[in-house]
Amino acid sequence: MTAPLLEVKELSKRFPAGYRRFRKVYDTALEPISFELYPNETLAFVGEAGSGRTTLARILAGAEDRSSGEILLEGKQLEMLDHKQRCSLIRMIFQDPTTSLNPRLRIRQLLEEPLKFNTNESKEERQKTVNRVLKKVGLLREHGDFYPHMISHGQRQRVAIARALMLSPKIIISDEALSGLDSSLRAQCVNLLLELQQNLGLSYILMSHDLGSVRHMSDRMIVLKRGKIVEQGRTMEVFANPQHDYTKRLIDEQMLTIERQV
Ligand SMILES: Nc1ncnc2c1ncn2[C@@H]1O[C@H](COP(=O)(O)OP(=O)(O)OP(=O)(O)O)[C@@H](O)[C@H]1O
Repeated sequence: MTAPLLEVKELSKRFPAGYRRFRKVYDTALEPISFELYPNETLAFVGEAGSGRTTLARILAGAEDRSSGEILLEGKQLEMLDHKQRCSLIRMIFQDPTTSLNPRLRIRQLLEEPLKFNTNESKEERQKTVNRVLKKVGLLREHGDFYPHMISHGQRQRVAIARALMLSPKIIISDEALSGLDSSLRAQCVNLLLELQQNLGLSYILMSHDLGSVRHMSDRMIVLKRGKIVEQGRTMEVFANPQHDYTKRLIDEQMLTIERQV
C-alpha cells in the first residue's frame, strides 16, 4: 500500500483569548484532528467561516505553531525539516494574489525569490526555471518583466500558483485561492490545477467554501464545524449521501446559490 505523503495526528490549536478571574482562557480553533494525504490526491476541507481551515493551512505550511499533535511529511516530523526541505515538500497559495505578491517586484523577481535556497544554481539556470514555470501556468516569458499591477487578476493568481511551484513541491495547499475569481476565471484555474496535478503528480489540500470546486476537484473531503471533524469520506459519496445535518445544510446552501446564479 502507498505510504501517505502527509500524516496529521491529533492536531489541535488554541488561541489565547485573554483572562477570566485571573486565569488565562483560550479559544479552540481546532479540536484534535487526524487525517492523511496520499500522493496525487486532492483532499478538501469544507465548513462555515471560522471552522478552522485557515488555521490548519497555516500550521501545515509552518506559519503557525500548533498546540498539540504531530505532523509527518514523508514520514519525517515537520520540525525536523529545515525551511528549504519544508518548502520543497509543501507550499501554499493564498486567496488574494493582489496582497500576497509584493507590488515592488517584477513577476520574474517574485518567481526567483523561492529559488534563493538553491545557492549552487547560476543566474541563467534560475531564469530558465522561471521561464519554464511561466509556461506551465499559461503565462508568457514577457509577463516576467511586468509588475503585478500590470497584469489581470486571473494572471496574478497564475503567478501565485507559479510561485508555489518554483521549488517543485509535492503538496500545494490552497487557502480559498479560487474564491476571489469570477466563475469563468475560477473554472480556468481549476483546470490549470488539475492539469498541473496530472503532469507533475501533485497532491492538493483545498480549503474552500466553494463546494462546486470541491466537488469537481477533490477525491476526499473533510467537513469541519468549529474546529471539529463532523464528517469525512470520498467526495462523491459525501455529496450523494451526506450523513451529518451540518453537511446537508452546507450542500443545500450551495445548491441554492447555484440556482440563484442561473
Ligand atoms: N490569530 C488568532 N487569534 C485568535 N483567534 C484566532 C486567530 N486566528 C484564528 N482565530 C480563531 O480561530 C477560529 C478559526 O478561524 P479560521 O480563520 O481558521 O477559520 P476559517 O475556517 O478559515 O474561516 P474563514 O474562512 O472565515 O477565514 C475562529 O474562531 C477565529 O476567530
